[in-house]
Amino acid sequence: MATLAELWAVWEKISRRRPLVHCITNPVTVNDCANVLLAAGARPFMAAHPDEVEEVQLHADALVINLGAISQLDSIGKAARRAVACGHPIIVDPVGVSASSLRRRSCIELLEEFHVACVRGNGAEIRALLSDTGTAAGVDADEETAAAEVASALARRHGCTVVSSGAVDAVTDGRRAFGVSNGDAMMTRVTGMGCMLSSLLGAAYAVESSPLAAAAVCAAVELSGELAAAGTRSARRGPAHFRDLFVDTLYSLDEAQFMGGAKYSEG
Ligand SMILES: Nc1ncnc2c1ncn2[C@@H]1O[C@H](COP(=O)(O)OP(=O)(O)O)[C@@H](O)[C@H]1O
Ligand SMILES: Cc1ncsc1CCOP(=O)(O)O
Ligand SMILES: [Mg+2]
Repeated sequence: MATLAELWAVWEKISRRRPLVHCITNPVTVNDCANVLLAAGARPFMAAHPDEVEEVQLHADALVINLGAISQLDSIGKAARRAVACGHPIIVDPVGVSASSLRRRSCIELLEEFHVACVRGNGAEIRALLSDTGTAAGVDADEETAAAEVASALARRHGCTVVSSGAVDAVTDGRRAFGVSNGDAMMTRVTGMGCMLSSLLGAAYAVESSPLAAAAVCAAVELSGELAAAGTRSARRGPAHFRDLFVDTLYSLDEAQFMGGAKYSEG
């Protein structure tokens, strides 16, 4: 199990190496994902035209595929093929698969065709990828429906790491499982927190060879959400203020805050 100091060293590698993260993502949170990658010290490139994605991937260090870009399946396949050929880690965010059979089928086909590094979804989305029918409405889980064992089953099925996010993020490679309980309920009042986490995973996997450490540190830096929520409440402000403060807090996160605030345990 990586120590907190080892996880922080992974985080610092991102700003030192500045990985280029190619994101094929949804139009709802694309700007948030680009900004959170910049805040972490990475370089985002949001590109999805089928005639450019292979060239873009060639120069990138990771690929983040967000199923909110469901209308870009041709581009997703081309980029994934090039990422595999280049040895770039692929992160998949199965947004909305619990409420759209098109997304669920497409995501399962993607995971069966390509070996991805990590799947990051909320509990309902992770569960839906294992079941035959979607359950929760919309793109946000209405409760913690997937336990660590469901995430582990998905990880074993596809030979990848899975982050099943929520009040406690389950991080597992199908053999070992960790719980990261950082974050704040206010994060559910802002669209994009999951998409941003998936984008950060792209940056972490680009610089870190340990899949579990790369996933765990991204779940743990969500402690920025706790700090931003506290600041939002004390300023008597709302979710729009929280979202901006989250990015600022992540940008200025330091080792002392991380070592004192990260909540990460095995099992
Ligand atoms: N109820 C909660 N309490 C604390 N933190 C939460 C809660 N729900 C989500 N989070 C935080 O928000 C992050 C995004 O997770 P989630 O909301 O599950 O993704 P999505 O936006 O894809 O549904 C989690 O990693 C966690 O840090
Ligand atoms: C609302 C919505 N609809 C399609 S994609 C999207 C963004 C979801 O973002 P997140 O899963 O990070 O809350
Ligand atoms: Mg999501």
